[in-house]
Amino acid sequence: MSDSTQTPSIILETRGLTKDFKGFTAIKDVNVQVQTGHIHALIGPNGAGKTTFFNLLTKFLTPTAGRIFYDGNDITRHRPAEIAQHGLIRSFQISAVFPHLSARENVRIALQRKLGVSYHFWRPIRVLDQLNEEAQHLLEQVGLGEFADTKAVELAYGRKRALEIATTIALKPRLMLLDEPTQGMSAEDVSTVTDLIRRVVEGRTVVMVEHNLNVVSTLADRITVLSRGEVLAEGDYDTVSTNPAVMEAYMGTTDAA
Ligand SMILES: Nc1ncnc2c1ncn2[C@@H]1O[C@H](COP(=O)(O)OP(=O)(O)OP(=O)(O)O)[C@@H](O)[C@H]1O
Repeated sequence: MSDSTQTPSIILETRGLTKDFKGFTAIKDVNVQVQTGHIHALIGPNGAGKTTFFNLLTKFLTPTAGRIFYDGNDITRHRPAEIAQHGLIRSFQISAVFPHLSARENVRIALQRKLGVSYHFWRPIRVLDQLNEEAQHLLEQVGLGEFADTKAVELAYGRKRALEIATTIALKPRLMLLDEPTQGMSAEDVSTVTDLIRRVVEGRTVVMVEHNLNVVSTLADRITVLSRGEVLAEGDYDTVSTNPAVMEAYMGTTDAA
């Protein structure tokens, strides 16, 4: 009997990933597989190890044990710049957006970075025009079309996050890592940014840490729940949200709201 079902392709995998901080194990033997094309969310109560795990993926931290594979290659010992070159891109923090440059200039710099050219004022006008056009297109995608000439510093909080997403997409990521994209937002901004993420990441692979369970239920194809540094549950939202161990881990925390 032939099996016509194809094994889904795994773009990112951790095997036995472990991180100790002076004897305290923040991440313990974590095995996670991220499927190409999925939005994969990492959730868990405060102190579960989400940030530590994320920092291991993006190479901000070095694991104590275990391995990370990206596209089948062992990247455990690679430097952040090396993995970025291969399309594993972490969204910038707001502070990394140049505050006194316009939204268009911020996106253009990201596009230039992708091209491997630094910000040269003497570039032929035609090249800049082309980049401006592409920048405008990206800004429109994230709902900032009318704000192209506005300085980043003057944009409202939710729009700054939209700009951050535009600058990340400008780098043409194969795997986008989003660190709490709706953190600190008003309910209105949360729903705008959730819609935005859904729209712009279509067809891309995303790993996101997110506290807001409504956002996770709307966006995520697959969810890994961490608790005390270990994987507590994994599956789609319905599966993990009805898992008794997950419910217990969340009880008494504001996260479950
Ligand atoms: N550099 C460090 N040195 C010592 N302990 C650390 C360090 N970083 C994190 N930890 C500890 O590891 C555990 C996991 O922290 P982490 O920040 O990864 O959790 P989290 O799930 O992201 O939490 P939160 O939801 O509160 O952001 C915590 O107990 C934390 O105190």
